[in-house]
Amino acid sequence: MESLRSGDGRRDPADGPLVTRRRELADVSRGAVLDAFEPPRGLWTPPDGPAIAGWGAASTIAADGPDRFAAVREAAERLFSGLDADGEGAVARPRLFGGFAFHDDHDPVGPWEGFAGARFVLPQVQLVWGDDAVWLTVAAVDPPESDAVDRRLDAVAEDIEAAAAETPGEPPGVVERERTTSREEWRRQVRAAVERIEGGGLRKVVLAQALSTDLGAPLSVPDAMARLGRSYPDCHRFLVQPEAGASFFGATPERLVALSGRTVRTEALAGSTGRGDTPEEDEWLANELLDSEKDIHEHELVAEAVREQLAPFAGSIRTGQRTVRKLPTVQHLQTPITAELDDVEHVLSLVEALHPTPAVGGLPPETAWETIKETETFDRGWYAAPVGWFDAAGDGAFAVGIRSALARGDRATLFAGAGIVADSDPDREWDEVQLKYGPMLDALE
Ligand SMILES: C=C(O[C@@H]1C=C(C(=O)O)C=C[C@H]1O)C(=O)O
Repeated sequence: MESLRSGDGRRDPADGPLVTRRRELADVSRGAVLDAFEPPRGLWTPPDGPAIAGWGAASTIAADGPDRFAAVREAAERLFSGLDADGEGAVARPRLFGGFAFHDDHDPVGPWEGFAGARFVLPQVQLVWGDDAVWLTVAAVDPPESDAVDRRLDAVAEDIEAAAAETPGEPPGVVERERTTSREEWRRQVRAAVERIEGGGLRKVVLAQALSTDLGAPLSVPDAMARLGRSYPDCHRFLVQPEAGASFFGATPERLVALSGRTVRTEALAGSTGRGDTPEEDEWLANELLDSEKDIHEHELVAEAVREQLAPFAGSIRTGQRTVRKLPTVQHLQTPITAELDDVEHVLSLVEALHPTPAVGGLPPETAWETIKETETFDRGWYAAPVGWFDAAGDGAFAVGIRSALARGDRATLFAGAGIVADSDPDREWDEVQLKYGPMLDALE
């Protein structure tokens, strides 16, 4: 793709205006376009709301350390303060896409090279599939003249309309698997966590594992995303590809937070069981989950913590009914939580307040964090951390990066975890973790 600017997009956002131009396109298939342009690229397909794809970097914001949420917000405010956008089609407004690492002290090395503690990209090319139209938005920081962006818009529109849908290839297959945590080690880890909980001081901790795989061929990420689209249409499907050959992707059932104006949508998703082989067994398992004291406790710790984290921002918080969320390999307890903010807030302030919820971290947060760092033998990187987008107004949508994998060429590392409470049984938690690898194995095999 011809670029309006050289360099890697890391120019200081204060350096010049951000010029964006948009236009409506004839229907464009997601499968056809994802491969049309080179990385960096990203894809966000939520179960509700528009699907969004982005390519290239008009601007990149990266930050590390505990102040990364505020650093991203401030850099974005500088970038958007110079926004010169044409007006029509709100769905086509420019957005920054990206996410965060799980831990504040994340080091983007080894498998996580390219994935900073926080990394967001304002794409050179953004496509949004709205309710009745597909919108193309082209962006450049400090272009030589604003006509250049209009010309670019025409050229990109032509390329996109010419992109032909290719027949999706076969999955690469998994030829070799290696667990970071053996069953024996897992038992020890869970027993130690349970002892810590019984000793007081820790109420819940989510322990995770990774599964390293060798694939039969290099992974075609567009094909993998298409497979996830067919099998997990009710999940947030996401792809973050900061550079060629490095893809963090997933199909997560868990919304972290969506903010539109002052309306906040979030949820508690925790407490799990498998799917039955027959409709009767499936219903039995669902009812057992709904009545399980252990799972209700594990779940309510999350709901309570989410409400507490939101309380400083919102006087009115509504908790919906606890129900069972059925996914192809697991079922979870789920409670929707909505709120109206007292004041206008940036979605990143809510992301910072909520991450990590005890659905992926634990309680109290600091002790859980320490337990995770002392226990786990792999690097969580961006697993179980916020991934999503936000706009110039501070609205946005973030999911929790679970049911996810990091792929590089013909290798992929899959991540999955389980909440540990006082009456957790190590073998049941082990089985639960294996079921949670299901979505990513479905994308690979
Ligand atoms: C940690 C994961 O899932 C989380 C933990 C759950 C649980 O412990 O019951 C359920 C859903 C998620 O909030 C994962 O999928 O890796």
